Amino acid sequence: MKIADLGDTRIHYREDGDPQGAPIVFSNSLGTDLRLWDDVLPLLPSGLRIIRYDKRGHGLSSCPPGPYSMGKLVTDTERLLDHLNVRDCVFVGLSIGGMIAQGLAVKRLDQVRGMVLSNTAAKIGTAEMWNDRIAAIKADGIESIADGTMERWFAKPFRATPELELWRNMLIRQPVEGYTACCAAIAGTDFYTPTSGLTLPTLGIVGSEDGATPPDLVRETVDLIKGSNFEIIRGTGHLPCAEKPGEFAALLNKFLKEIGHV
Ligand SMILES: O=C(O)CC1=CCC(=O)O1
Repeated sequence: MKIADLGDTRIHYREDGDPQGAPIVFSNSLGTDLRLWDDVLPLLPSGLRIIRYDKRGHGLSSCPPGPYSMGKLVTDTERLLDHLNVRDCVFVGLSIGGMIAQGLAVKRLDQVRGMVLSNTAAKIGTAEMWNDRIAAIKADGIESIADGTMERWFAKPFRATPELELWRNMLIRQPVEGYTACCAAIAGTDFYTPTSGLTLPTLGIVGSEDGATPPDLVRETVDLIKGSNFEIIRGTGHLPCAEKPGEFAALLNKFLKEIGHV
């Protein structure tokens, strides 16, 4: 197990693949940890340097008191990549991870040469919606939002499989402080203007049944970036990399090839 000491927080990360290979970095969503990508990794081409991490307040990373800002989450990622001497990576971010991708690309184009924006947007929901969620969790615990969250995360057929319990467990075992602190970061983020100025190779991916960032919302953000492409994975919700990892990996691998990263 690996941990990077970034001063005011310590970040748990994992490296797989070829340490000398072209870097690819995965950043997961609210309420998940780096296992989100477990089923995609074996489907990636060999020769990549694969990095995953738990953002602050999630997984095995430390959980400083909230609220967090998106700037803080971006800076953590920037520092982690500097710590690991990563330049010119392809950054794959899902949901809040995709917001971190946008913020990092705006700030550190030397670190990011291409982005996969999965189930994300320049702005997700409204401040009121996030504040209501924070209040509900503080009053009744994270379990109180679990059933509604599973409906946003997964399409109906997947919700009938035994695997659903594992994802529900992952959600309810995240620290309440870390989860709500990240909700506050999302509530305060609108990347519409900075993302409009980005020009790097970008692939947008969304699940057709995504209940958190529906296809039109994701398309709107991806369309801000000149030359970007956009794909819909049918029959999946907010976490298509978990629900249909084969289809997710096929799109990702095509993108890596097109931009000459593999
Ligand atoms: O609403 C959810 O749980 C899905 C989600 C929104 C932002 C994020 O990272 O996950």
